[in-house]
Amino acid sequence: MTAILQVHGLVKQFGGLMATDHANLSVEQGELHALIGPNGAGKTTLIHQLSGALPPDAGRIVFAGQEITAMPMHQRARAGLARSYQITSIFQRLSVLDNLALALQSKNGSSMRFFRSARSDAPRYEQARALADQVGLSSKIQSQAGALSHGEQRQLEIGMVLALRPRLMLLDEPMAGMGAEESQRMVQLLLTLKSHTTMVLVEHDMDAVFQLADRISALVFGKVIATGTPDTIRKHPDVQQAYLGDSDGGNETQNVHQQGATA
Ligand SMILES: Nc1ncnc2c1ncn2[C@@H]1O[C@H](COP(=O)(O)OP(=O)(O)OP(=O)(O)O)[C@@H](O)[C@H]1O
Repeated sequence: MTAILQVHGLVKQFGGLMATDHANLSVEQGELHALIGPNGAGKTTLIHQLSGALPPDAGRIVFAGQEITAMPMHQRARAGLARSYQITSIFQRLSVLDNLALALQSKNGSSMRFFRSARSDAPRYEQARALADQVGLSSKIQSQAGALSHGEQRQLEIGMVLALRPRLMLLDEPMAGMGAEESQRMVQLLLTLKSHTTMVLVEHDMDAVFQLADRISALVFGKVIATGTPDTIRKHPDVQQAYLGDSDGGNETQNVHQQGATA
């Protein structure tokens, strides 16, 4: 296995607070790598630095062999490092199909003002249909995006990121705000994508994390305290301790321990 993303000694400080504390991370090509940790551990801050939304104070990020530490977000996306909702935003009044066709058009470097001509672009619409199918929205292609359920909108967002053909997709809490049924649909979707897209996933739903991840890194106070297979992580004493000490982490704490009990 080769690492597609390497993070070396990354630091992000907010005043006196070390939100990312000399974090090291290596994401292998083809894996789904989950980041877990109690509330405030620094997961979102780390994702922001990987996507380019936040500049690190120190450390390096290397993607596909290229130093990207100072590279702006749009260039990272062009290089194949894409984050779901920050790269593409859904056009609520347009149909699912038009949203996907526009995402494909932007991948090819065309400006949005050529949208009218995109409508007559049959091959692009064929690709858009294939994308809708891939993300489980083939029965909704003519629906207005704004009329989709929350879960379906998240599916559409993922379809729009896939239109960019990312080499690595950053997913920040894709199950947030979803009910059990929608979460399970998202899990199934991510399982189908695993075979061809490398993913870094931040998610509070531990059942989903342990179902999906090939490897997991656990963060506490901005430090990566452990990286390993789900089995290694669920049994790791420092990870268990971190969740036990998290008085706000109710369900997660319980879930990590349930995962431990079923190991
Ligand atoms: N812009 C900011 N300014 C000041 N402090 C911040 C800022 N963003 C995050 N923090 C702090 O940095 C720490 C890490 O926050 P972050 O949101 O990255 O954690 P998290 O692991 O994603 O948390 P959660 O699981 O609750 O979403 C927290 O203490 C948070 O309050």
